[in-house]
Amino acid sequence: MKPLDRHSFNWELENRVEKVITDYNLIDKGDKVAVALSGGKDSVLTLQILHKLVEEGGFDFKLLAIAIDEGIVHYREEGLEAARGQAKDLGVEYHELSFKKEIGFSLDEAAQFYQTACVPCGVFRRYLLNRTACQLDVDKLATGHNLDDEVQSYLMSFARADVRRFAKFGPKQERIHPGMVPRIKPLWLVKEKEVGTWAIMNEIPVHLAECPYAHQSLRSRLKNYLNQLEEERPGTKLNLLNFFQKNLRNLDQKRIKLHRCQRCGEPSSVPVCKACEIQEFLEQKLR
Ligand SMILES: Nc1ncnc2c1ncn2[C@@H]1O[C@H](COP(=O)(O)OP(=O)(O)OP(=O)(O)O)[C@@H](O)[C@H]1O
Repeated sequence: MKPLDRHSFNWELENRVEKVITDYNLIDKGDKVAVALSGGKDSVLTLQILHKLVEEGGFDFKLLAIAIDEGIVHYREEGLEAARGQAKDLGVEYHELSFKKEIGFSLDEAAQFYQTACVPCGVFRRYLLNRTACQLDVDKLATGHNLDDEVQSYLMSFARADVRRFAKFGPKQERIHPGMVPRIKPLWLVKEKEVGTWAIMNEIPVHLAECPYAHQSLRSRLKNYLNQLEEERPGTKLNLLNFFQKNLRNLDQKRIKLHRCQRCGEPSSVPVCKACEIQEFLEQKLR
């Protein structure tokens, strides 16, 4: 087998990401784009490629980064160090917030009340990322979600019969509410394994450890299953993505009706948003 040439590998990867950005019109001229930066390999690759497009690719947008400290001991601090280092090296404006300060509890404190810690974690993280992006006048929030993440997410929606989520499929979300910053996924066509290869080949200082709560999730089980399938039948993940793309992309994102949460004023489809509901529950439990 021919050895992988680092430059050709990087070139192909960067071009594939750039093609998704242009084909799906992820970024408009003059946009303010915030990368949700965990310090993991996917969000670091996203930041690096977007930074390169601005510096060398003739793209005209402003880039910044937002990192969230969920409060997971022996795990998150290393990710945050990587995130701070990346933002500093690239000269990208960096904002860091914590669950403890903004919500009142760390994830480690909240986790004991949940079968899977991913529930409060995902809710509070999305809440803080969106709220901060809005406060900073951000036009697009870029995440490091890759092809594997996307396929897992949609299989999870099937498993939970969560039809509403299907409308969020794809590399770009529409602005469905003035208080909701649209999300973009530049790594939509990049496999997780390729991101790992990129990080190792280029000796990028990223946080590679797995979250200590990950094993509790349905996502983690689906991930193992899909990796096994991909090993036996290469191309399965891309086939699934293509199938979803053909069948889910026409669902109207605007049909999801959002109002303002009665408690915090953030966008919500129910009178009191999930973040406030969980926060209230935790206040009672931990008081
Ligand atoms: N603590 C965080 N702060 C900011 N953004 C985050 C954080 N955790 C996750 N994200 C965003 O959500 C995306 C998907 O989350 P996921 O849990 O898969 O991340 P990860 O595996 O910890 O790190 P990465 O995806 O960057 O390798 C990340 O790529 C990143 O854009």
